[in-house]
Amino acid sequence: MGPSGSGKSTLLNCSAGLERPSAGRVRLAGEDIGALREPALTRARRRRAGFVFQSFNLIPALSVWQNVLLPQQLAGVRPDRRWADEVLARVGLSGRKRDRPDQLSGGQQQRVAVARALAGRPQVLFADEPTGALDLSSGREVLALLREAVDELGQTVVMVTHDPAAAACADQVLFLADGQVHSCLRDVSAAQVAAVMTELSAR
Ligand SMILES: Nc1ncnc2c1ncn2[C@@H]1O[C@H](COP(=O)(O)OP(=O)(O)OP(=O)(O)O)[C@@H](O)[C@H]1O
Repeated sequence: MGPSGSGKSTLLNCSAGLERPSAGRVRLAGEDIGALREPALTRARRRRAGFVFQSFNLIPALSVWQNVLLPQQLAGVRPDRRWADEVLARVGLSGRKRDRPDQLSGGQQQRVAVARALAGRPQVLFADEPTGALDLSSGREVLALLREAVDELGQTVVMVTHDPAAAACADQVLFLADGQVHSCLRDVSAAQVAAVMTELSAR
């Protein structure tokens, strides 16, 4: 978390290998990806990271099932269909496999995006404002799915959010200000997160 422009997306994108840092090192699950150039960087990202963005980023011409399998196919690995089935069941969309994204609500589309990210068994799932485009109850569902992935599948999730209630779902909240880490708190409530944000925004 951090005020607008504090560097949240930049940190997430550098951590995930979507952007290369101009200085410093980035180690993703032990691999020094900051030093990699294309196409090795793309290979490392596909192997290690899963993504959920604010804008779902599903391919409109593909079915739900095809969207879920696509990252593994792009990575050149044989999709694990049984696991893909299981993650689609986890997000409650087993019955919508053949549908196209535009036949689903925003909340359902984001749940497909979560299933797609989990289907590749990434070492880290990166989520940038995953609830930003959703109504309150759909947002809560997506947060609950991410939390379940942590608790039940042992999935590591790194999330950027503007919402103190979303941040409070995390085990650890890192606060950024002006491109620097300001503080790191464990097991905080939404009210405690909001208090730090008020302090940072007043600086
Ligand atoms: N550590 C850093 N050093 C130098 N520049 C940085 C650093 N982090 C971010 N920036 C720059 O600051 C600007 C804002 O960063 P970014 O978009 O990541 O912020 P944000 O917190 O995600 O903002 P928002 O909440 O509005 O989406 C960008 O131009 C980015 O390049």
